[in-house]
Amino acid sequence: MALKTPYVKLANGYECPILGLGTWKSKPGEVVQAVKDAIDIGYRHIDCAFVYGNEPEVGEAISAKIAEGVVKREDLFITSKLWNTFHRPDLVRGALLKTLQNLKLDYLDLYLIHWPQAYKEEGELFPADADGKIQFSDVDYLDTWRALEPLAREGLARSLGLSNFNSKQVERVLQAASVKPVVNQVECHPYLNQKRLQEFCEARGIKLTAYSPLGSPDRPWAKPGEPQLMDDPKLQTLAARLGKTVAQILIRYQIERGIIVIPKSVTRSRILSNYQVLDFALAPEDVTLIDSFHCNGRLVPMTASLGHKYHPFENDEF
Ligand SMILES: NC(=O)C1=CN([C@@H]2O[C@H](COP(=O)(O)OP(=O)(O)OC[C@H]3O[C@@H](n4cnc5c(N)ncnc54)[C@H](OP(=O)(O)O)[C@@H]3O)[C@@H](O)[C@H]2O)C=CC1
Ligand SMILES: CC(=O)C(C)=O
Repeated sequence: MALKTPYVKLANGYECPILGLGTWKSKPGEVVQAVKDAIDIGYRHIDCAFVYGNEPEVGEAISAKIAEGVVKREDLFITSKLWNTFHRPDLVRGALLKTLQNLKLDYLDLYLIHWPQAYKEEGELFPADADGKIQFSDVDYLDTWRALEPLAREGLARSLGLSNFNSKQVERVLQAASVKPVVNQVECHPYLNQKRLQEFCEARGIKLTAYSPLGSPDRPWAKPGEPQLMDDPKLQTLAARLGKTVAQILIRYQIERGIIVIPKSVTRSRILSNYQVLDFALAPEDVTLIDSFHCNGRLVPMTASLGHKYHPFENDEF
């Protein structure tokens, strides 16, 4: 019998399982089985996004597990994200309805603005000019947020949140919002531990979700031979001392900090071992040790939209 995932209580009262399955780069042909395996193993939280191009297959797996009676819809916590080309207020509702149709759901548990910066609307998801440069849109993410609020009130998304927003951008949303964001999903792992952003967000009722918690070794822009987080000798020594895998240490590190964590895998044995982190704890001195590995090592810098006035990582400290 799988251990039940602990939940994080969100500021609006909803509960989010602290451990979920990521689905970026999970090919449509692999993700159906991965999500089915995850649900069988005990995962109740799946992280999706329109831009991942696999929502229909994630939805197929969810529907199959509900039809089999393994889970009920209300047992699951399903997140998805509004892509950058749909920030214009008149496009927001259609984008959410499309995601719901893809996932075969009538509500999301959490809908995030994927990035603060908007791209040129109604074309390619990465609209590039003849030189390959992404074409920006100047839609203000506050206008996008205001278009999301009625959709939450209607029940199409139980909670709303942000992703890749820096502290100033979070504050700007909070000042304008009538439905408050309850989550900010950001890159987070020992090389970029987001301590300051976590303190900032939690003081304002916003939980962090850690993306790329294992260092995203399959990120498309990783260079051959580039050192990988999971190969770090200090983490390997710690994992060996505790009799765990490095991935388990990295996942448990976030759980110890009260941060929601969404490792991705399409490999059943890894989906299983990544879930086997609920029956041990890291000592406070081990958490402090891992904290000390921070080196501002950002792996998902979104260089394609550098120069956008709302790029979150260019001008502000955190
Ligand atoms: N909001 C945002 O902008 C972003 C959100 N995300 C979300 O966060 C999720 C996780 O981040 P992601 O960047 O995918 O990377 P992760 O840090 O989760 O790493 C995923 C990689 O690690 C491998 N892996 C998984 N488990 C193990 C293990 N136990 N041992 C060894 N290797 C393992 C996977 O391989 P394999 O699958 O082959 O088993 C895959 O190559 C995403 O999938 C997505 O849902 C990610 C980036 C940006
Ligand atoms: C993976 C992802 O969510 C990005 C790059 O936006």
